[in-house]
Amino acid sequence: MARKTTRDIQKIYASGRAISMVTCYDFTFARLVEMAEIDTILIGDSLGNVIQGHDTTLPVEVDDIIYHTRAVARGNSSALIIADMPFMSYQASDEVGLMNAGRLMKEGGAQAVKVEGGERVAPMVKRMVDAGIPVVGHLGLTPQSVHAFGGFHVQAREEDAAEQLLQDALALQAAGAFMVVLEMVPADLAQRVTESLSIPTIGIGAGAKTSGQVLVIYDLLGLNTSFKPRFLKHFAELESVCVNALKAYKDEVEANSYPADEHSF
Ligand SMILES: Nc1nc(=O)c2c([nH]1)NC[C@@H]1CN(c3ccc(C(=O)N[C@@H](CCC(=O)O)C(=O)O)cc3)CN21
Ligand SMILES: CC(C)C(=O)C(=O)O
Ligand SMILES: [Mg+2]
Repeated sequence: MARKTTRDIQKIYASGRAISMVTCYDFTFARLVEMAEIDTILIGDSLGNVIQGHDTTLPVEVDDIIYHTRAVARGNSSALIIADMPFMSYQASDEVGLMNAGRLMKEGGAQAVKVEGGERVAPMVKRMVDAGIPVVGHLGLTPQSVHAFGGFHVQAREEDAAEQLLQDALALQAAGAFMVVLEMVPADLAQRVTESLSIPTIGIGAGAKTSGQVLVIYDLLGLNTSFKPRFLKHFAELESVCVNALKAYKDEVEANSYPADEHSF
């Protein structure tokens, strides 16, 4: 199967079928994502949390995203691959943003990049799109601004902020973004934004009326039971599956019952 393109995503959106997205960071999980026929992969800067163990996404470097994007691209040949632009890879100037987006495409092998922000980043988004780089926007709880928000809370609950978010989404669309992630916003606002746009929205904590959904792969697989935001559903409980397997291995090693003859040469 050929790799999905931004046009394929547009076609899925036009057909009315919801778009599936997961984050993914390595070859082994990228293979599983291909077997599950997920439409699109985000190499999220959430790797700062789930791969690197930081409290926020702020320490993540462009080189980290490139390294993980390369590994994912080798394991999955069917999903559209989107690389997240990390904190300070595009905030200081549009030129720096363009160069870093180019690196994610050239060195990482991404087909698209994602940036946090609305009207403020729209001129840069336009320049990226003009340069042939497909761009995804990200509004609502934009985790690179966690210290400005003062925590990971639902955004745009007040009418003024909701109106601003809608304007931000329209600005991203006008700049040429092909998709917009809506994170931790009230479901009725996400629906209003989705109905106001002609490009798909992808929700996380944004209700059921977006054009698709995204979750962090380890979260949805139940690999990290200490993270329990309201929006998260565990589609498996792999933390206990993995710990039980590791305990069984340890027990057999200590009992000298593994390896058995069948595992020996
Ligand atoms: N593993 C992981 N999964 C994610 O979804 C994720 C990351 N890491 N890192 C980057 C951001 C940070 N995200 C977060 C972090 C915390 C909450 C959270 O604590 N939510 C609570 C509080 C809601 C409130 O106070 O308004 C919730 O119940 O949803 C939500 C999203 C989403 N992203
Ligand atoms: C949760 C998604 C949208 C993200 O930006 C990430 O994983 O970094
Ligand atoms: Mg991110």
